[in-house]
Amino acid sequence: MAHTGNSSMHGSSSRPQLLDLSKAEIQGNVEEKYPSILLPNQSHDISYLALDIGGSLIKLMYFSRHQDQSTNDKRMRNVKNRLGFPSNRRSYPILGGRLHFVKFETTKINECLDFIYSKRLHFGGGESRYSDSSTELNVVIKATGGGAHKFADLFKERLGLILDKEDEMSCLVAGANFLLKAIRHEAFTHMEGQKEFVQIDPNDLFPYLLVNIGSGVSMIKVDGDGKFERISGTNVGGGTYWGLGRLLTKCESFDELLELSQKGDNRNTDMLVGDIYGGMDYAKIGLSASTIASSFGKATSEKKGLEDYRPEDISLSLLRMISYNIAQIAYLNALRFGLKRIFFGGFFIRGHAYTMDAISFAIHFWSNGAAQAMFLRHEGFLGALGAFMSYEKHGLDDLMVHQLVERFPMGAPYTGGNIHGPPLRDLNEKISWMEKFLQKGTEITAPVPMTRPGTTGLGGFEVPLSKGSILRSDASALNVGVLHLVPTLEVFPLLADLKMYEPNTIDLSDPNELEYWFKILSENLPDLVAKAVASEGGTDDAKRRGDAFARAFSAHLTRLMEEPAAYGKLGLARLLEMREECLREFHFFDAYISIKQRENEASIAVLPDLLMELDSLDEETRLLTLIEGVLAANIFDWGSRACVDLYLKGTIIEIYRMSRNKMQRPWRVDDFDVFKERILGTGDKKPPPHRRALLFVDNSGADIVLGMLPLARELLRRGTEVVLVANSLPALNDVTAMELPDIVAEAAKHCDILRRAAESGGLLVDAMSTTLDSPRENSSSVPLMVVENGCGSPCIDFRQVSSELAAAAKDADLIILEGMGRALHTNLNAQFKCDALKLAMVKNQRFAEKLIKGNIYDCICKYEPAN
Ligand SMILES: Nc1ncnc2c1ncn2[C@@H]1O[C@H](COP(=O)(O)OP(=O)(O)OP(=O)(O)O)[C@@H](O)[C@H]1O
Ligand SMILES: CC(C)(CO)[C@@H](O)C(=O)NCCC(=O)O
Ligand SMILES: [Mn+2]
Repeated sequence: MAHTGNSSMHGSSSRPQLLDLSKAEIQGNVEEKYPSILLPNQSHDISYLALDIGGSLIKLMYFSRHQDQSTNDKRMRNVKNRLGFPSNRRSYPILGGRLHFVKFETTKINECLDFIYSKRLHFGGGESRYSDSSTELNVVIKATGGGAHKFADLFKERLGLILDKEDEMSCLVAGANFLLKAIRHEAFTHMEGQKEFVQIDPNDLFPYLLVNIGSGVSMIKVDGDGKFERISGTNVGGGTYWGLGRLLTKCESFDELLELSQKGDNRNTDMLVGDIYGGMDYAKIGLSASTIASSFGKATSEKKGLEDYRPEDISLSLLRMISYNIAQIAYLNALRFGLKRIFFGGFFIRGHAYTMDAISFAIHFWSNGAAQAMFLRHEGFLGALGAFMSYEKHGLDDLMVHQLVERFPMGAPYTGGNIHGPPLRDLNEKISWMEKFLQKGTEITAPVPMTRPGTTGLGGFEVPLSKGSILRSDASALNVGVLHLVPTLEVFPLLADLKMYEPNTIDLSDPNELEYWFKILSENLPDLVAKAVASEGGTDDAKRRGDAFARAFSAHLTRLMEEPAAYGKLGLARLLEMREECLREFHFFDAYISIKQRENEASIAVLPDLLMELDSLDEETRLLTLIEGVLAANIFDWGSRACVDLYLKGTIIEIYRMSRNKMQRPWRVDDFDVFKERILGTGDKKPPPHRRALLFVDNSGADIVLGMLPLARELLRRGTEVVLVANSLPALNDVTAMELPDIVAEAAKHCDILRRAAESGGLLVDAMSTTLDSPRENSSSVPLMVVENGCGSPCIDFRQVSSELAAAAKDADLIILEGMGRALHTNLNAQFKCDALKLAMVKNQRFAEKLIKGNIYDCICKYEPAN
């Protein structure tokens, strides 16, 4: 090795490092023999890449940094000062980044080397401006699998990478443990075509049996982190299916072989019990006539020539033979050590429904129903993940489930489970790819909702029920998204019971429900695209991006219609979020920006009149009018078809008035009187005000200005601190935390209460001469503050909120959730540790019928005191 000196420069070789060479300078005398080199930008000694090079496939995991979005604006600094949340947080070297998963065929290792090169992963993810000189660097990366030994020289020669070899088994175990603890919908069962996610309690994970079906099969008893033993294995594995299958069928690819099996009928090749017993069961020992007595046993018939055996049937027989065999050995080993749980990984499974059904059936069959097979969504990436985690300094193993967000980028519906092609470098390449993939045509078409697929079959000894065309093998491939690491996310501390919490109100595993929401989203698409394109000036470029967005989102919808659990458990919140993410992916950062501005201005204009009207009312009427106002103003929702139609018929103020005039109690859910009693008391008894209220706001315009702000004002006036909680990123016409200070400042021009509270909360620092970050101490008002919620979606999942919201929640004793997304689609049934008020107008007929047995435009005022 020519450059061993380098690795000692960075300390031990077990702590590999990547160098950021930008702005590198020679320090001291250049004429010196070994002048030292200053690397001013080398801040983190972390690596970005890990490999698992197996006998059949190369699994690559790489890390990419987020573009720094945290602008650390004044609002944020102010919030930090006010709420005093920890500034000396543990710093994660990989803070704000993404983990990507890619695979290549080992025989095509050049594709893998090219991929690493083109993504500049061989010297730290494109951060360095240096290129070929990097080959002299001897950057060390973690690698596991047999290929880490076999191909070490190649990596050194071609990319200057030194492979630091990690033990394959310990990587598999580390990867599996991490996934089972940190990813919410990782493990699932698969029986008779039905996939069901299993929530594993991280405190009750061990012991388990890990069966990794790669080319060969390893069986590992896992007792804890780093505590394991390889108890068995078998040479009859994934390589056997592919290799023998190729010999017998002349198939050109693994996928082709798998696809053939779907059209197969193994009764032509397998000898069944019925074949031996004249069509009868051998009931005495529990074997039915359809049980396979001998795999390929029928292929001995002298009446048939070899060419009479169909490749389809051969592939199916082989797939069953190997799946059953592995499952049987796995079960016997589980029995040997008394292990109850068996997880199957490795790319032999390939997210293929029939393979999983077969393994599940076999485990069930031999254990007499006592054991159950479970599968992992990141099936083949266990080893690569383990290798990545073996870097000492990432802090990855400290990450918790609430700090990880899995996102499915544009290509997911197409490339899910497939071998990787060339990397897409920029937006333009993405759009071209999208255009090519979906052929020509510029019109935006909504995806046609498809009928739900049947299953590939029973997976048991029966012949597949619905064979062939229904389930393409690529449709059954499990998708693995990009893992976004967001260490600043926290669990909302006021959730009553994290374990019981389920944000989604609607169950999308009900096919009718699913179809309905898919139709809604598809129908809304052309209008959304028009808005998005307009928001970017309506240029040709914007149109092209809009078109690509529509195609990409439609593709997600179609994919999920085919297989609802493809991206993990599907909830409405996820679906709505995906739409926003997809917009952002095509650089539409705020599709509703001009609508939001217009509505804010129109509403601010009528605010003074409204405040005057309110102030003329007695306490009780005022409170009722305020709640009515919130409900009425919640009609402005660009996510609702019915409302968008409404907007065409009148101005925003006309609609607001009409909506308010129509308010009639009792509302469909009406706890107003209980809420009123808590706020105003009864008779002479005046209850103390709430200490701090968190107001989760929804839409821009009338909703925030004429609905929520006046309510906030009332609470402030009563001595309750108010924190407005708004989205971190735009979604539909929702108001964002960035936009709120300006809106509050405008409103404060018309109202002393708001002005003093906003001053006290440090929201008006720009408008005042007081020094930044030191709100007026002599202000007599309780503060009004703004925090971001950590979301970019119309819904909120309280398991993953921003740290500033979590900090604000510490002193809060009232939360008010407003709007359909946050109070109905999600969280209608959520329980909190403090008083909670949920306010929304239902702007969807089906939702109204289903959830509240009411009608569109019915209102909900649900109040649940802390118990
Ligand atoms: N596109 C593909 N090309 C080849 N094999 C595939 C493909 N997709 C799935 N497979 C299956 O996955 C198996 C490889 O799985 P995996 O990547 O987990 O193992 P490996 O690491 O290559 O093997 P080992 O761990 O035994 O060295 C193959 O033997 C084959 O059965
Ligand atoms: C050799 C390995 C560990 C390489 O991943 C794997 O292919 C395997 O476990 N093969 C099975 C060998 C046996 O135990 O019979
Ligand atoms: Mn392997």
